[in-house]
Amino acid sequence: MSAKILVALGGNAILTKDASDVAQKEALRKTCKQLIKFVKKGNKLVISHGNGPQVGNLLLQQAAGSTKDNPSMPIDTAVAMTEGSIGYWLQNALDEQLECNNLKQSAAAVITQVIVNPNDPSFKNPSKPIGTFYSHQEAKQIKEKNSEFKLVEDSGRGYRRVVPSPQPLVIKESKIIKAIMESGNIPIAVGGGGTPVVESGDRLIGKEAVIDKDFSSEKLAELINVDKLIILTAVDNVYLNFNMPNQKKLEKVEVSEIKKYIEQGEFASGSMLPKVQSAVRFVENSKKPNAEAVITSLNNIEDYLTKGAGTIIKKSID
Ligand SMILES: Nc1ncnc2c1ncn2[C@@H]1O[C@H](COP(=O)(O)OP(=O)(O)O)[C@@H](O)[C@H]1O
Ligand SMILES: NC(=O)OP(=O)(O)O
Repeated sequence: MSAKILVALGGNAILTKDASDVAQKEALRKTCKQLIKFVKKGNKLVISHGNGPQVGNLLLQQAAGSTKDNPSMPIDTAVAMTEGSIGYWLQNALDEQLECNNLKQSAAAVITQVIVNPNDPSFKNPSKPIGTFYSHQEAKQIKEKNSEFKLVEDSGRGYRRVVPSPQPLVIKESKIIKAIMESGNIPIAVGGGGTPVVESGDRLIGKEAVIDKDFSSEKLAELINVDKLIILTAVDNVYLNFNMPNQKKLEKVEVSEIKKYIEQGEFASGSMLPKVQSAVRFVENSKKPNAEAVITSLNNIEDYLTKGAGTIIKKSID
């Protein structure tokens, strides 16, 4: 049966090792060969994506080339710039797949503003890792040059800059995104979590932060009332005791059960935890009684569609 689906793309769908535009465009062409399977089954699709590596790299480029007459841009603008660049690559690659499959729809990237609370605690406690990984020595040198930067060790992979990451409250462009989806075309939205803004009278003012794209995707999925939120990442399933000899794959799981695993600290913060939290929020807040959140990999899409593979979270599993 066809459904309305929001698919959130993880980092490996866009950037593996090579950060050149050629490599990222190629990665997205491969990604779209998988995504088109949803469209061919008659589903209505909305796509979101991350930007952590790209926005970090862009801020470094900006800082390196900045002069008084050509100043570097603040983080909210850099987020919008990466929404633009990744959105362009993605709509280009999706349109190619739609064309190859004789499908009449088009893809369109929507620069999305996401309203956040100016008093969100994350503004005082930056936690979102962005950009490249540094050795301990490199991290020390960066800190000496930029005393305002906070760097933290990220899951044994090296040190990364962290920036504030407030919770998304309202997706400003949700109605237009919904209209594009309902028309049968494919909106690409809340890229990089969307551009963080705060309300100030009649205006929306940018805030320097990077919103977690899984949380923004969840908020959008709720607002536009999709049936399914599918979070694609590098693993086919969520695991208990992840990476341990006794790791256990989660397949179909009720929301009440996965909430217990969250409490037991099963999921790493900054990687799997926001995905599982977003899945729980979607299933609990959705107006659809059968709302389904799925966490799986790009390469597992075929098996999800044909056999229900992946980690599937619902209110009740029949
Ligand atoms: N309990 C868990 N089950 C599965 N994967 C986990 C778990 N805890 C941490 N991970 C890791 O989290 C990664 C997904 O987070 P991340 O790489 O930050 O996401 P993204 O795909 O959005 O860039 C997985 O590829 C896996 O390595
Ligand atoms: N904005 C965001 O969450 O990006 P990543 O998923 O790439 O970290």
